[in-house]
Amino acid sequence: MTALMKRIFMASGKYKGRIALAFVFSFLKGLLKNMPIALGFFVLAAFYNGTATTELCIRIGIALIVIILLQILFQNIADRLQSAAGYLLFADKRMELGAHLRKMPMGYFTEGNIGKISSVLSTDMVFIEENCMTVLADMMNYIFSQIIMLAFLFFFNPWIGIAGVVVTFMILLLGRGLKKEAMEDSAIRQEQLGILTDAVLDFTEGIGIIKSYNMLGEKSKTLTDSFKEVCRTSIEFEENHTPWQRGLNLIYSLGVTAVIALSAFLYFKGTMDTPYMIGIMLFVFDLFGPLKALYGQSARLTVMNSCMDRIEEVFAQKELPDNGVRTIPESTSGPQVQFENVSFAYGEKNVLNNISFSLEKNKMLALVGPSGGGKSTIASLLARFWDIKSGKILVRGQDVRDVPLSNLMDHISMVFQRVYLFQDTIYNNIIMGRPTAGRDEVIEAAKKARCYDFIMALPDGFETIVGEGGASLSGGEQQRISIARCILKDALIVILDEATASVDADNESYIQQAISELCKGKTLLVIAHRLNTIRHADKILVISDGKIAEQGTHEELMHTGGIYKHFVTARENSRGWSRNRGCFCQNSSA
Ligand SMILES: Nc1ncnc2c1ncn2[C@@H]1O[C@H](COP(=O)(O)OP(=O)(O)OP(=O)(O)O)[C@@H](O)[C@H]1O
Repeated sequence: MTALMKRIFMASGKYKGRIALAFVFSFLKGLLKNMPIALGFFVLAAFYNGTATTELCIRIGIALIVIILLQILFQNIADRLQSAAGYLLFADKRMELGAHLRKMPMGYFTEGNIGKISSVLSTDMVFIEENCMTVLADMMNYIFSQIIMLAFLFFFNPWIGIAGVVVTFMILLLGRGLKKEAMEDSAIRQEQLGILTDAVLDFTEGIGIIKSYNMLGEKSKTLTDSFKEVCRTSIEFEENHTPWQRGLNLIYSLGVTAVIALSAFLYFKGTMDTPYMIGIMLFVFDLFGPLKALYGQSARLTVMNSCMDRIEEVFAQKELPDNGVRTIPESTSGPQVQFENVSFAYGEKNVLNNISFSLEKNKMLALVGPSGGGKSTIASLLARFWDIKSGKILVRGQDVRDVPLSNLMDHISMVFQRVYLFQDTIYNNIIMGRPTAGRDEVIEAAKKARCYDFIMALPDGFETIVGEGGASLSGGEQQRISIARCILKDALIVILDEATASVDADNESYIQQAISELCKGKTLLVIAHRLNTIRHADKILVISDGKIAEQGTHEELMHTGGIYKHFVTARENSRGWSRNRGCFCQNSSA
């Protein structure tokens, strides 16, 4: 427990002073809480010895009132200091975590960690935020109170003091077992909560697919199983606690009995005076109260501990280094993009080997090839979603690792197949491309992306809030808004993952027009699926098994007569390509 207190205290950064002060006031309050017992004993002793006077009684009465007022005051100050410190501390922690997540490689967000991140940011942080300061202050209180109680016992009689210390040690020993058991259980329970969050996110995000494939029953079962598992682990957590709590209660009772028996023995032996005997009886039933309360908090403490583990685990994930001090030059006579012998692996899995190519200003490079060949990985590496294993990626002659990520992203726009719109107004979704843009520029970008007309047809126009993930707009409309965002950003390099999903003919033609606007005067890296796009590319790289299998223009590759020609000839009547079982194939929907 003290380890947890220390852990939270060490993590409290600039609020350490405030928290320490809150503990001081809690301690003072704890001290005063036991004072009435001491005063009661003095009154008793005075009456017994015949020294009690009206004046003494009035003084003790006034002292009691002062003590109660001070207790209220100290409690108030401690509460204010503690709760504000808890909320301030975790507001900072959330921002710290947000900054940390921004610097994580993209891979971290695709390894089933989304649920964990969500539950760390919500469940874990909220739990600690709401509990830690109160629990910590209570714990300090209980520990101090217990020490004061034992000191009282020694004051009454050293033998009774020793008996109290022995019982306290027995309680602490049993408490260690309780703590160990609870730690393991609460780690499992919090882990299960993370899995549940993942299942809920999966279910809600994929509800469209789930319904269309009639998988409601199957997916609901996964979710229900997850709910049941959380319920089971929570009950187990409580049940595993019960025997330990019962054991502790037994020792408290035996301890109190032992102190009473020993006092009676000493009293009848004549070694203890009556007022002392009565004094002990006054508070003997509260003797181990603070320890009892302390272990009563153990469930909350252990949950807090595993919450801390999970928060620290996310913080411990390695960030993508972002300490570049150079900037991408405004112009260059050389290529805009260069890959020099780039090799890359996802963990142990080798994906790209010795990829080299260059891309000149205002030219279009098309990446084509079988599914899983490594096209998207090449595009992601240019945007530095991951760091490469060996080689170099240069943007205008500058290694992407030597420039700040923000500077790199200022020069790159990305259009993905999967569009994400924020639950915000259409206007705000577009302006995030360049937050300093004026309204006219946003409207202009919307016009160029062919979305102005449908936006104006909506009841609230640009102020229309799009549903979560943009659900209230059609796929094509969402795609065009995301293109407007890129047009507004006006970065010189555009990475475009051409859509393979079939949209209706109107939408498709609008999207193509929007993309043409976006690409005007830009350097393009396109993951190409359409023969039309590929035909017009200045250079085509055929990526297969993580290598460049062929490269050249459409004509050159057709002339060479390799796999590219083989495919084009076989599919020359097709309008587009799609991915299927690791080979180029005709897009049946096109
Ligand atoms: N985040 C990831 N973690 C681990 N492996 C990955 C990850 N992303 C992709 N891969 C693997 O890397 C290889 C290359 O994938 P990539 O998506 O780059 O291929 P691609 O040519 O773009 O395929 P497609 O045309 O199907 O999108 C594949 O074997 C894929 O399974």
